[in-house]
Amino acid sequence: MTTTGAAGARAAATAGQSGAVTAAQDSPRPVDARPTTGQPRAGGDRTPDDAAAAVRTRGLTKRFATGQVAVDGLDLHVPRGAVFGFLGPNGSGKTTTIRMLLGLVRPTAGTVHLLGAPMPDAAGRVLPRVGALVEGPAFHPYLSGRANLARLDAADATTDPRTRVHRTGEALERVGLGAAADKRYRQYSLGMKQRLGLAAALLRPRDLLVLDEPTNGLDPQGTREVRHLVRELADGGATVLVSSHLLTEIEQVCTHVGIMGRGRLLLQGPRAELTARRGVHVVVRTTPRGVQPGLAELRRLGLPDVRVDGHAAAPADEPTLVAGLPDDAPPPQAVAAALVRAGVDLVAFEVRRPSLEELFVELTGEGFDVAR
Ligand SMILES: Nc1ncnc2c1ncn2[C@@H]1O[C@H](COP(=O)(O)OP(=O)(O)OP(=O)(O)O)[C@@H](O)[C@H]1O
Repeated sequence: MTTTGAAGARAAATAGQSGAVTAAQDSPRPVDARPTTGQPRAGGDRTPDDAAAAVRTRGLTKRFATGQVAVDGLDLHVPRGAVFGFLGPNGSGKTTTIRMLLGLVRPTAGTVHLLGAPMPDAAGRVLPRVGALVEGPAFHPYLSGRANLARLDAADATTDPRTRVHRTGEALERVGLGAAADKRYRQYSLGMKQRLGLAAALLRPRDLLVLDEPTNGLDPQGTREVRHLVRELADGGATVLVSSHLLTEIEQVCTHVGIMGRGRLLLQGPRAELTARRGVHVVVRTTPRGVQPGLAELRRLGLPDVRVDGHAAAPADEPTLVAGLPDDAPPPQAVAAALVRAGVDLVAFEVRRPSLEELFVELTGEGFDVAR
């Protein structure tokens, strides 16, 4: 269900065409992994911005034969060194975008630059530096995890056969598959398959890792391990683009975020900025007698949207007051001090920044789990 280092992905795709690679029986979504050699030229108008970014697309669009526009005019910008969370609900266009980035799907319109080079023209030069985990049949079901990796490693002409055993062993250990390395792929659980896909992406050092839903099928412990791995890869200097439909799973490791909704990129940028810019508010838990003076004081301080929170999970005798805290408001410590000075009982005081999920809901008016 996974392909591999982009070089491996292409190799696997080629092998797949000749029938040497059998699709895993339980592949959740069979994919067309054919390299798109006939793609339109994309490299004519490179700008310094394209060269500096790890991933840069302009107007990237995919309209399928069904007429559905899965990806609509994407201007994606992944700075080098970033851990870029590519987030969006099921069906929002993440996988299609990723497959276009890697040259596995032909865009209907738009351009792609990977590591400063135009795709697909520079695929031969660039893809060996790109490790990828994308859904697709790439592993042989009757071979062990270890044998599958060795096979992919051998398909990469740039690797040294003398260090193959060491390389594959190390990659398996790194993803926690050491103990299951000699089991047949068809006996692997979904999580094990996912880990093997990651191991394949890590067979050699990469400048860019593109991981499509790497936590799919993993239990909470496996998810934590993937987060840890992503952090480790980034610390080692790689840029990581990681997609997920579960915001909270990877939100914590991302330096940058792009949020997709219905084929469009709703927003992107440094994670801290995106959530800091809007929706910061103070939450004041008080006593029933603190409600009126509390509301009055918050209003006196000029904070917007002052109200009693009717939905707070606090006990009835500890009502919760909420107010906006925009950039030009007094700092939180001044707000807390003013409340105390005004004689308001402070049971708890908190500054809350919206999560990415709240931001998404605010942007789209939809829940994050909506599929279309
Ligand atoms: N080969 C195809 N032909 C027609 N429509 C497709 C094809 N592949 C994907 N789509 C449609 O394009 C849209 C985007 O799909 P895509 O797989 O890119 O979304 P996603 O964000 O990766 O979703 P998920 O989180 O479920 O993987 C969906 O509506 C999907 O049904």
